[in-house]
Amino acid sequence: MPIKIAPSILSADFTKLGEEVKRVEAGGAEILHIDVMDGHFVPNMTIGPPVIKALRKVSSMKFDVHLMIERPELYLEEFVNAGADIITVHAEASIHLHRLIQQIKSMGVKAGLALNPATPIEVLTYVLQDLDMVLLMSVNPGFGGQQFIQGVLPKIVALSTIIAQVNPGCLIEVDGGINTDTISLVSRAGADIIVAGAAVFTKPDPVLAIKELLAAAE
Ligand SMILES: O=C(CO)[C@H](O)[C@H](O)COP(=O)(O)O
Repeated sequence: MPIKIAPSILSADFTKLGEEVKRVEAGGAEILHIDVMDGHFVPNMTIGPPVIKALRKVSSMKFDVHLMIERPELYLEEFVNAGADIITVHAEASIHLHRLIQQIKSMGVKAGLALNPATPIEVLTYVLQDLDMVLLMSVNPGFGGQQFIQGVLPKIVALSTIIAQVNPGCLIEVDGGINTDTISLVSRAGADIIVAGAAVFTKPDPVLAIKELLAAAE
Protein backbone atom coordinates (compact mmCIF):
# COMPACT_ATOMS: atom_id res chain seq x y z
CA MET A 1 0.00 0.00 0.00
CA PRO A 2 1.40 3.45 -0.84
CA ILE A 3 1.89 5.59 2.25
CA LYS A 4 -0.87 7.96 3.20
CA ILE A 5 -0.74 11.31 4.94
CA ALA A 6 -3.28 11.89 7.69
CA PRO A 7 -3.52 15.65 8.27
CA SER A 8 -3.85 16.43 11.99
CA ILE A 9 -6.35 19.16 12.75
CA LEU A 10 -4.44 20.09 15.89
CA SER A 11 -2.64 22.77 13.87
CA ALA A 12 -5.69 23.85 11.84
CA ASP A 13 -7.35 27.23 12.28
CA PHE A 14 -10.13 26.38 14.75
CA THR A 15 -12.09 29.49 13.75
CA LYS A 16 -12.75 27.84 10.38
CA LEU A 17 -12.29 24.16 11.09
CA GLY A 18 -14.98 22.93 8.69
CA GLU A 19 -13.42 24.80 5.76
CA GLU A 20 -9.92 23.56 6.64
CA VAL A 21 -11.17 19.96 6.69
CA LYS A 22 -13.10 20.31 3.44
CA ARG A 23 -10.06 21.83 1.77
CA VAL A 24 -7.73 18.89 2.53
CA GLU A 25 -10.44 16.41 1.62
CA ALA A 26 -11.02 18.09 -1.75
CA GLY A 27 -7.24 17.94 -2.23
CA GLY A 28 -7.27 14.15 -1.91
CA ALA A 29 -6.68 13.41 1.80
CA GLU A 30 -8.50 10.23 2.82
CA ILE A 31 -7.78 10.11 6.55
CA LEU A 32 -8.29 12.92 9.06
CA HIS A 33 -6.31 12.66 12.30
CA ILE A 34 -8.22 14.07 15.26
CA ASP A 35 -6.32 14.63 18.51
CA VAL A 36 -8.40 14.43 21.66
CA MET A 37 -6.59 15.62 24.81
CA ASP A 38 -7.97 15.78 28.33
CA GLY A 39 -5.43 17.82 30.30
CA HIS A 40 -4.63 14.75 32.43
CA PHE A 41 -3.04 12.13 30.21
CA VAL A 42 -1.29 14.99 28.41
CA PRO A 43 -0.76 18.58 29.57
CA ASN A 44 -3.10 20.10 26.99
CA MET A 45 -6.82 20.09 26.16
CA THR A 46 -8.41 20.05 22.73
CA ILE A 47 -11.73 18.84 21.42
CA GLY A 48 -14.29 16.13 22.11
CA PRO A 49 -17.27 14.34 20.56
CA PRO A 50 -19.41 17.43 19.74
CA VAL A 51 -16.74 18.84 17.42
CA ILE A 52 -16.18 15.46 15.76
CA LYS A 53 -19.93 15.12 15.26
CA ALA A 54 -20.04 18.55 13.60
CA LEU A 55 -17.12 17.67 11.30
CA ARG A 56 -18.81 14.38 10.38
CA LYS A 57 -21.56 16.43 8.73
CA VAL A 58 -19.11 18.08 6.34
CA SER A 59 -16.65 15.27 5.62
CA SER A 60 -16.63 11.64 4.54
CA MET A 61 -12.92 11.11 5.23
CA LYS A 62 -11.95 8.32 7.59
CA PHE A 63 -11.89 9.86 11.05
CA ASP A 64 -8.81 8.61 12.88
CA VAL A 65 -9.49 9.58 16.47
CA HIS A 66 -6.43 9.59 18.72
CA LEU A 67 -7.50 9.57 22.35
CA MET A 68 -4.86 11.09 24.61
CA ILE A 69 -7.12 10.73 27.62
CA GLU A 70 -7.34 8.83 30.88
CA ARG A 71 -10.14 6.26 31.34
CA PRO A 72 -10.81 6.04 27.56
CA GLU A 73 -13.25 3.16 28.16
CA LEU A 74 -15.78 5.64 29.60
CA TYR A 75 -16.01 7.65 26.38
CA LEU A 76 -15.76 5.11 23.54
CA GLU A 77 -19.46 5.05 22.76
CA GLU A 78 -19.61 8.83 22.48
CA PHE A 79 -16.74 8.87 20.01
CA VAL A 80 -18.30 6.08 17.94
CA ASN A 81 -21.63 7.90 17.88
CA ALA A 82 -19.87 11.12 16.89
CA GLY A 83 -18.50 9.43 13.76
CA ALA A 84 -15.09 7.92 14.53
CA ASP A 85 -13.89 5.24 12.09
CA ILE A 86 -10.69 4.32 13.93
CA ILE A 87 -10.27 4.78 17.67
CA THR A 88 -6.74 4.74 19.00
CA VAL A 89 -6.11 4.54 22.73
CA HIS A 90 -2.79 4.77 24.54
CA ALA A 91 -1.14 1.68 25.99
CA GLU A 92 -0.05 3.87 28.92
CA ALA A 93 -3.65 4.89 29.69
CA SER A 94 -5.09 1.49 30.56
CA ILE A 95 -4.31 -1.43 32.82
CA HIS A 96 -6.84 -3.57 30.93
CA LEU A 97 -5.59 -3.22 27.40
CA HIS A 98 -7.01 -6.47 26.08
CA ARG A 99 -10.47 -5.62 27.36
CA LEU A 100 -10.26 -2.07 26.01
CA ILE A 101 -9.30 -3.23 22.51
CA GLN A 102 -12.13 -5.77 22.47
CA GLN A 103 -14.53 -3.05 23.60
CA ILE A 104 -13.51 -0.81 20.67
CA LYS A 105 -13.87 -3.65 18.16
CA SER A 106 -17.24 -4.70 19.53
CA MET A 107 -18.54 -1.23 18.62
CA GLY A 108 -17.85 -1.85 14.95
CA VAL A 109 -14.92 0.54 14.49
CA LYS A 110 -11.23 -0.15 13.91
CA ALA A 111 -8.96 -0.39 16.93
CA GLY A 112 -5.58 1.30 17.24
CA LEU A 113 -3.06 1.31 20.05
CA ALA A 114 -0.65 4.22 20.56
CA LEU A 115 2.76 4.02 22.21
CA ASN A 116 4.64 7.00 23.62
CA PRO A 117 8.26 7.34 22.51
CA ALA A 118 9.58 5.70 25.69
CA THR A 119 7.15 2.77 25.67
CA PRO A 120 8.71 -0.46 24.34
CA ILE A 121 6.94 -2.42 21.61
CA GLU A 122 6.92 -5.50 23.89
CA VAL A 123 3.68 -4.12 25.37
CA LEU A 124 2.06 -5.23 22.08
CA THR A 125 3.03 -8.90 22.42
CA TYR A 126 -0.34 -10.28 23.49
CA VAL A 127 -2.63 -7.82 21.71
CA LEU A 128 -1.00 -7.19 18.33
CA GLN A 129 -3.05 -9.89 16.62
CA ASP A 130 -6.25 -7.98 17.55
CA LEU A 131 -5.18 -4.55 16.32
CA ASP A 132 -5.95 -2.75 13.07
CA MET A 133 -3.28 -0.13 13.67
CA VAL A 134 -0.35 0.72 15.94
CA LEU A 135 0.43 4.41 16.36
CA LEU A 136 4.05 5.10 17.24
CA MET A 137 4.48 8.59 18.69
CA SER A 138 7.58 10.33 17.42
CA VAL A 139 7.13 13.24 19.85
CA ASN A 140 5.91 13.22 23.43
CA PRO A 141 2.17 13.69 23.00
CA GLY A 142 0.43 16.92 23.92
CA PHE A 143 1.42 19.53 21.37
CA GLY A 144 1.81 20.08 17.67
CA GLY A 145 4.93 21.52 16.09
CA GLN A 146 7.48 19.61 18.18
CA GLN A 147 10.78 18.18 17.00
CA PHE A 148 10.91 14.63 15.66
CA ILE A 149 12.55 12.10 18.01
CA GLN A 150 15.05 10.12 15.91
CA GLY A 151 15.16 7.27 18.43
CA VAL A 152 11.75 6.09 17.24
CA LEU A 153 13.17 4.97 13.87
CA PRO A 154 14.56 1.59 15.05
CA LYS A 155 11.25 1.05 16.83
CA ILE A 156 9.36 1.43 13.53
CA VAL A 157 11.74 -1.00 11.81
CA ALA A 158 11.42 -3.57 14.60
CA LEU A 159 7.64 -3.27 14.69
CA SER A 160 7.27 -3.71 10.93
CA THR A 161 9.23 -6.97 11.12
CA ILE A 162 7.02 -8.29 13.90
CA ILE A 163 3.80 -7.15 12.21
CA ALA A 164 4.77 -8.96 9.00
CA GLN A 165 4.90 -12.21 11.00
CA VAL A 166 2.03 -11.76 13.44
CA ASN A 167 -0.62 -9.57 11.81
CA PRO A 168 0.30 -8.41 8.29
CA GLY A 169 -2.94 -6.43 7.94
CA CYS A 170 -2.10 -4.18 10.88
CA LEU A 171 -0.97 -0.69 9.84
CA ILE A 172 1.80 1.38 11.38
CA GLU A 173 1.01 5.04 11.89
CA VAL A 174 3.71 7.50 12.96
CA ASP A 175 2.81 10.82 14.56
CA GLY A 176 4.83 13.87 15.51
CA GLY A 177 7.48 16.14 14.04
CA ILE A 178 6.89 15.10 10.45
CA ASN A 179 8.11 17.47 7.75
CA THR A 180 9.73 17.17 4.32
CA ASP A 181 13.04 16.18 5.99
CA THR A 182 11.78 13.55 8.42
CA ILE A 183 9.09 11.91 6.31
CA SER A 184 11.48 9.89 4.17
CA LEU A 185 13.12 8.41 7.29
CA VAL A 186 9.77 7.30 8.65
CA SER A 187 8.56 6.01 5.33
CA ARG A 188 11.74 3.96 4.76
CA ALA A 189 11.51 2.58 8.29
CA GLY A 190 8.10 1.08 7.50
CA ALA A 191 5.29 3.54 8.30
CA ASP A 192 2.01 3.11 6.41
CA ILE A 193 0.19 6.23 7.60
CA ILE A 194 2.01 9.41 8.53
CA VAL A 195 0.34 12.10 10.60
CA ALA A 196 1.27 15.68 9.83
CA GLY A 197 -0.12 18.70 11.64
CA ALA A 198 2.10 21.79 11.51
CA ALA A 199 3.64 20.66 8.20
CA VAL A 200 0.17 20.85 6.61
CA PHE A 201 -2.03 23.35 8.39
CA THR A 202 0.50 26.10 9.11
CA LYS A 203 1.40 26.26 5.41
CA PRO A 204 -0.31 28.77 3.10
CA ASP A 205 -1.52 25.92 0.86
CA PRO A 206 -2.20 22.75 2.90
CA VAL A 207 -3.05 20.69 -0.21
CA LEU A 208 0.27 21.57 -1.83
CA ALA A 209 2.00 20.83 1.50
CA ILE A 210 0.55 17.28 1.49
CA LYS A 211 1.76 16.77 -2.09
CA GLU A 212 5.24 17.97 -1.12
CA LEU A 213 5.30 15.61 1.85
CA LEU A 214 4.29 12.66 -0.34
CA ALA A 215 6.96 13.58 -2.90
CA ALA A 216 9.58 13.83 -0.13
CA ALA A 217 8.56 10.42 1.21
CA GLU A 218 9.47 8.66 -2.04
O1 LIG B 1 -0.64 13.75 18.59
C1 LIG B 1 -0.16 14.81 18.37
C2 LIG B 1 0.43 15.62 19.47
O2 LIG B 1 0.31 14.92 20.64
C3 LIG B 1 -0.21 15.42 16.99
O3 LIG B 1 -1.00 14.62 16.13
C4 LIG B 1 1.15 15.53 16.42
O4 LIG B 1 2.02 16.16 17.26
C5 LIG B 1 1.11 16.17 15.03
O5 LIG B 1 1.58 17.43 15.06
P1 LIG B 1 2.90 17.85 14.30
O6 LIG B 1 2.86 17.18 12.96
O7 LIG B 1 2.76 19.33 14.24
O8 LIG B 1 4.07 17.38 15.12
